[in-house]
Amino acid sequence: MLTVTAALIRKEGRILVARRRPGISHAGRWEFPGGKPEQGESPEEAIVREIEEEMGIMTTVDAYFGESIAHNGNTNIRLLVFELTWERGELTPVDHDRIDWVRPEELLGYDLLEPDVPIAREFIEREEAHRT
Ligand SMILES: Nc1nc2c([nH]c(=O)n2[C@@H]2O[C@H](COP(=O)(O)OP(=O)(O)OP(=O)(O)O)[C@@H](O)[C@H]2O)c(=O)[nH]1
Repeated sequence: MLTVTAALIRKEGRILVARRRPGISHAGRWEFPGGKPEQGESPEEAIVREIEEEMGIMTTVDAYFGESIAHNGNTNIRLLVFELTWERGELTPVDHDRIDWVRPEELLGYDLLEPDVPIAREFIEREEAHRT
């Protein structure tokens, strides 16, 4: 099983989703950005590093959101998801060719990677609960 970290980054009631660029695995699919922890690195350290490397922004971890275990192609993925706060820097995506800021109700209209779908559902539920 492959552990991968992913980030929920909010702005004005919207959430960041990113489309994997041509030339990498799962090109054209949408995801919450992130990546695999390196040897000796905690998931919290990994997500902050990945977001700096992949998105060019400095963030801090706000909270652990949850995990999702699912198949992605022929790999079993354990996706660990964190809520991050964008502290500084400008978005300069490296592995993605599109970034969208999405309202919760629009999220499931995106072609998300399988492990991200239950996370998106949970996010939508929590946002609804928060509003009512
Ligand atoms: N970053 C990211 N990867 C995801 C998500 N969901 C999901 O199934 N994955 C899969 O998890 C793996 C993570 O690979 P990656 O290429 O993003 O991570 P990385 O930067 O550590 O990889 P690399 O250093 O080997 O290039 C890919 O197979 C990707 O398709 C997600 O929400 N975010």
